[in-house]
Amino acid sequence: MSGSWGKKVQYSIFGESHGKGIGITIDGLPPGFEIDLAEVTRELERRAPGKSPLSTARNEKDAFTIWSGFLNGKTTGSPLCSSIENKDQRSADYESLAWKFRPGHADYTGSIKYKHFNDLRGGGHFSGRLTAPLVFAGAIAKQLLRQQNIHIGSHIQRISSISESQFDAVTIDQATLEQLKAKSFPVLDPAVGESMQECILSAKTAGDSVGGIIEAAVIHLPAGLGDPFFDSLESTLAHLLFSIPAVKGVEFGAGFTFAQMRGSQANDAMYSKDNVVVTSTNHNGGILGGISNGMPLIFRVAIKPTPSISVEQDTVNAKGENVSIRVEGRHDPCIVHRAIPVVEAAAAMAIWDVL
Ligand SMILES: Cc1cc2nc3c(=O)[nH]c(=O)nc-3n(C[C@H](O)[C@H](O)[C@H](O)COP(=O)(O)O)c2cc1C
Ligand SMILES: C=C(O[C@@H]1CC(C(=O)O)=C[C@@H](OP(=O)(O)O)[C@H]1O)C(=O)O
Repeated sequence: MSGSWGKKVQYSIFGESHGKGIGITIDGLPPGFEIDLAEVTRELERRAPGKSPLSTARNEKDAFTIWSGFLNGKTTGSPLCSSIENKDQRSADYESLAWKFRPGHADYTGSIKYKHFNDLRGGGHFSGRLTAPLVFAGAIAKQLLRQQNIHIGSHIQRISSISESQFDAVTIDQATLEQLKAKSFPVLDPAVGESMQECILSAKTAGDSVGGIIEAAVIHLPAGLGDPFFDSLESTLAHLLFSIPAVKGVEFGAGFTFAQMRGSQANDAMYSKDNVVVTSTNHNGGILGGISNGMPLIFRVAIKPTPSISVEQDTVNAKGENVSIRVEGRHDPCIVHRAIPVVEAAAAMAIWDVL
């Protein structure tokens, strides 16, 4: 198992979806940093389940307790440990699956790896629920980054086959990112957002699920961040982004569309503006040679359709028998809108570590 990550800051995550609770220990925070706890709560509320028909009905408030490393409103510099109690587990949903491995979930691979000792209830340690502690840590990282005028924001760029415009990779600004943060379904175009929500509800009615793409931007990142060869800025970000359950693709800048461009289209022409080197386009998403170039950092994350669906599918049970499965219970018909604060948190944690 690898429950810890980070070089200059060490993050260590723990818990299971149907156990007593989940949490994270952060080692390496600067002493004397005043954490805005109300803002941490708001970030956790952006991710929390049970708030809308677009999401799982499991009703968790995700209230956190800080056990260490925090005194009189400020970090002490020693490891900061925080936990969130699980309050609304319904483990009977999983017993009724009679230990059939859910296609698309980690039941089979987890059982192989952990010799059938892993907690399968609610996906155990593989559950999307473990992203609540990530959001906690990310909320602190975001506050630390803001001190350096670095801001992170994101929008739902695609749900299934419905998509909206990508960010303008050169002009994306703080006001746009702040407006998105205030929305419960963060899109640039509200009309497209309506269609996306209808698409999610229609999949839910069919007992099915849909996936999509989150596009994120990090602005005012100074040029020169990233440690090639192996700790290129892309590698560090991708490491944390791929740790998020259901993330199956990450691309930076033009990403996979680079394949259809010529060099003359792909290169970002450079010029000097007020003695700062900038580019007139930003196909490279603010990173060259694994190092930030001072332009907005732009990346996209593909999120697969939720695996637990009530459409009948073939699978295998723990005895190795061929069986069919329909997964009932309380599941997200789509993970994308719930993962928005998670993707932002992962990016903030990664960038804070690099800084
Ligand atoms: C915020 C969030 C919520 C999720 N909700 C569900 C869910 O309700 N049901 C489900 O089967 N999977 C859900 N997932 C996805 C599974 O946890 C994930 O697909 C599974 O652990 C297998 O990992 P993989 O998809 O990365 O291979 C969620 C993931 C996230 C990030
Ligand atoms: C609880 C959360 O999401 C859960 C993520 C999840 C999964 O398999 O990833 C499966 C469901 O768990 P349960 O069957 O216990 O309701 C979701 O509700 C959360 O995000 O906080």
